Amino acid sequence: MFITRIFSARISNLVFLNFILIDSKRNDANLVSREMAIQKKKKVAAAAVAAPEDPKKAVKRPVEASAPTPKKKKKVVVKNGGDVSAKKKKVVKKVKKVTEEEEEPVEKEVSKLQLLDDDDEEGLDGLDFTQQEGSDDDDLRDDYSDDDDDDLPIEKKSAALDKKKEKILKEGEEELQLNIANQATFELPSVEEIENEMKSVPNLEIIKQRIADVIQVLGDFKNRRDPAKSRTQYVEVLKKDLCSQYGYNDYLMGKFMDLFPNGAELLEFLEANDNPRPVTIRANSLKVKRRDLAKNLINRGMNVDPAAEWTKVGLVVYDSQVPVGATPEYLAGHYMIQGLNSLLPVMALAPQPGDRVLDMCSAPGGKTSHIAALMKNSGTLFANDASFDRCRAIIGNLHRLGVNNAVVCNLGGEEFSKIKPNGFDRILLDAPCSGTGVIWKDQSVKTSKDSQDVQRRHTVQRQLILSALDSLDANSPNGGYLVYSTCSVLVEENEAVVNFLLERRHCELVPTGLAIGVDGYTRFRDYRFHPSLSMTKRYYPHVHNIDGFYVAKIKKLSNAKMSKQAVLEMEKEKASAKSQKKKQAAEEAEDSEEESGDEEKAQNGKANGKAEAGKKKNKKKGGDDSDDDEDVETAPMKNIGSGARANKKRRNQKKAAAKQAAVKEDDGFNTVGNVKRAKKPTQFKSKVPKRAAARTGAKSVKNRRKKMLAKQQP
Ligand SMILES: C[S@@+](CC[C@H](N)C(=O)[O-])C[C@H]1O[C@@H](n2cnc3c(N)ncnc32)[C@H](O)[C@@H]1O
Repeated sequence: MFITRIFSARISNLVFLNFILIDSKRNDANLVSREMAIQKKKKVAAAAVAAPEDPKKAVKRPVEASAPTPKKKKKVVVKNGGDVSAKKKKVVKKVKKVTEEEEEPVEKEVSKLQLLDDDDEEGLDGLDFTQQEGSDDDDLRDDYSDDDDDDLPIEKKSAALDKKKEKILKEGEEELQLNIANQATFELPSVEEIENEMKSVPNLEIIKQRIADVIQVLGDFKNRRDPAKSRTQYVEVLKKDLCSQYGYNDYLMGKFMDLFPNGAELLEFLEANDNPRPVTIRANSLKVKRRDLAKNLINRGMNVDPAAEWTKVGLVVYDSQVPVGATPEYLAGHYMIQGLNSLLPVMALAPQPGDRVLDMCSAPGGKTSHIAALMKNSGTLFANDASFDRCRAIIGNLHRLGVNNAVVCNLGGEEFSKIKPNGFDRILLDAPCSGTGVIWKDQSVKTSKDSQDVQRRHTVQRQLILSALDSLDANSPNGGYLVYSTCSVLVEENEAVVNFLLERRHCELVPTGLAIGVDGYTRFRDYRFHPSLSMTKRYYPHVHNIDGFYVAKIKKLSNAKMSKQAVLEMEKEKASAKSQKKKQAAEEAEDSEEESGDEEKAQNGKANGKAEAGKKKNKKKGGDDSDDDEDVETAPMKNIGSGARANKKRRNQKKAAAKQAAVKEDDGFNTVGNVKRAKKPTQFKSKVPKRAAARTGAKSVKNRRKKMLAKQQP
């Protein structure tokens, strides 16, 4: 037993030595920027000195945490042999070990709280089960410190280890100084030089260093640039180096450089694309509660925790002794293996029990089954996918998870607007996309995407989003919502598609209701989007430690298949036509009332006989308006039951009276309808009859002509 312990202790010490060596190499390699280098050196130093006292770090980086501090004590124990105080120390250490074991759940709690913390992400990212094994190494080291008595070579190794550590720190410092010195003389190669360099086997260390240098220059361009070189030249060199360092094509790297103009963030994003996200599962609330599932899985040897504060069904799997996709719980449909990002669009959709819901691109059915769970297996859920083969996966998953409110269909999403226009309360369009948010799952994305591919996707996405909106019922009592999502980070597949929809249909963006996420772009390079696009949400692997993702929630406002602008114009036209009609009808009614008023007046006049005529005579003589009012008051319309109509009549009569008064004032008229002809100006009247006058006139003219002709003749 004793020998085994010593042996295992030696192994553990060698592992530790190895780790330091590996870490030193890593340090050398990872000098991306000066700041990063400084931090790393500091981290190594801190880990070496302070980590054993920090239980959180001890869990996350067990090898680092068990730094050599206890070994100094160990030396004392060895020297003092059977010293009583040494024995006491032994007991204390054993008690400490037991309490550490008991405290494990507390550490779990801590790690739960720290789930989205960057440091923790590092720990989770790799899901590196060997790191967990490292904690066993810790235990072994403890055992060794207890029981080791006189093993001098080990003691030497420990001392050597300390020296090594000092050396690493010293080298780090020297390297740092070297980098700083290098910066002053950094010379930017031309793109051609870099291309030539790539033809031979590229030296990744040189490239890495150059990336760091260029990023530094771009960060302080004014002071650090070579005046002979432009910013574009620096950017081009950086792009080339990043492409060869991380294995992307020019197109995609250009897109990412646009998205992350900050060099440090760009590097973080690219690094995150090369690391896996944590394994997460969704508890199927149709069959089990998350708490019960977690208990069952822990009993099976899985290390699980609630995945995040914003989800009640997500669990993160730190490690597992059994395959996560083959436990009895999995086969019984108690959970679905899903990235946390895929919970987000369903949460934004918020389907209600009894709804009519369409999942337009549903295979393999992860989000569909989540929707069914929120609908509590009620209402109707259409699970569609254009790929027949992938539809099989939907059927399998829905069966396993106990979903029984779903209809699986195999159609192009574009068909739905024709088959079932205005037929759904809520629709999820998790669109087919370039997959630029999940590069860690499929590294071929790095080189397979080009502008044509993205353009093709953009076109399909626009067709699908129009079809989805047209399939929604704007008059749905509690719905009319469309959620659009992609696992792409490209603006062309996200904001540009949603903005297109806003321009083409009468709808608006509404808040997603999601607790996390970065606001969508309202302007991006040459693009200018509707301001409400900021209500959409973006997710990045390096920020949220989930797959790159996009979510937008849209409310349909009318079932008309036209743009908001067109709908508004149409409504305006309709309203103005309506008001014109009303006006016309009112005028016609007024005219007819006026006529009937005149008739009634005439009748009244007849009926009232002389008295009425007398009154009129008085008026003519200069009777005042009050008389008119009296007339109105005494008019037969007064007796009509409807007050409104009587009032209208009265108004009309007043108007008629006013007209009459105006007529009176007019010189040409003295009584209504009797035109007083104006006197014609007096003309000269000859006493001679006209015809006779004409004859005489003619004769005299003739005579005068004769006379004149006679005079002219010789
Ligand atoms: C991003 S995946 C959907 C993932 C799914 N929502 C889930 O959570 O499991 C996109 C799906 O769209 C399907 N698809 C591609 N083009 C389509 C189209 N025109 N109509 C309907 N589905 C389509 C693909 O077969 C693919 O399964």
